[in-house]
Amino acid sequence: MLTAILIGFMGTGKTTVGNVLAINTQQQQIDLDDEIVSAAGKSIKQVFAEDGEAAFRQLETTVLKTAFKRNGILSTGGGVIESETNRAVLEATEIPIIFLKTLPTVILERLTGEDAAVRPLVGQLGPAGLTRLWKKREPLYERISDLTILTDELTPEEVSERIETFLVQKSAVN
Ligand SMILES: Nc1ncnc2c1ncn2[C@@H]1O[C@H](COP(=O)(O)OP(=O)(O)O)[C@@H](O)[C@H]1O
Ligand SMILES: O=C(O)C1=C[C@@H](OP(=O)(O)O)[C@@H](O)[C@H](O)C1
Ligand SMILES: [Mg+2]
Repeated sequence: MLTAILIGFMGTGKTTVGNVLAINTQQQQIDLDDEIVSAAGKSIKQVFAEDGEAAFRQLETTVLKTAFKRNGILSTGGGVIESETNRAVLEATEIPIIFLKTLPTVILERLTGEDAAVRPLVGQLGPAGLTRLWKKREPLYERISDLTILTDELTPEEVSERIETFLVQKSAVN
């Protein structure tokens, strides 16, 4: 089964930390963006450009549901909480949900160069639009998570260590 689900805005480190956590705990990492790319047979940028964001969101729901049948650490995409169906799936699960929280100023510093190029919404929305989207999504991440980690001043390794401690404590009481 899945042992942890990482959620949070773009650039909070879900993919990077999920990779560290999977290595440290000797598990597989499943990244929903990679699953979407495999299912679509093209990049996220191409899916947005050729099929639109709605088509991307449909694929995201499909790969989210499939991921629940697999084992390992699940890194989601920042928009996974946009869909009511996805929110219901995430609210219903017993699997620990970790919210990686990063302030918009830090996110904007991280999402430059290639990190901006692969995320269509970064170019579409610009800094002000991304900050608005961050404010809209923030309570949705907060509501469905079991642990919030402010990543602004932590390395991915430090974030992973905090998650590992939380998971160990949680399994001790369960
Ligand atoms: N804790 C961190 N400190 C500094 N940089 C980070 C941290 N977490 C991620 N990054 C960097 O931010 C960028 C986006 O990280 P990524 O893991 O792809 O985020 P997400 O999957 O949440 O969108 C990458 O360049 C990554 O190296
Ligand atoms: O927040 C979003 O709507 C998105 C986040 C991205 O994933 P990351 O959060 O891993 O960047 C990716 O799914 C797509 O570009 C849309
Ligand atoms: Mg990612």
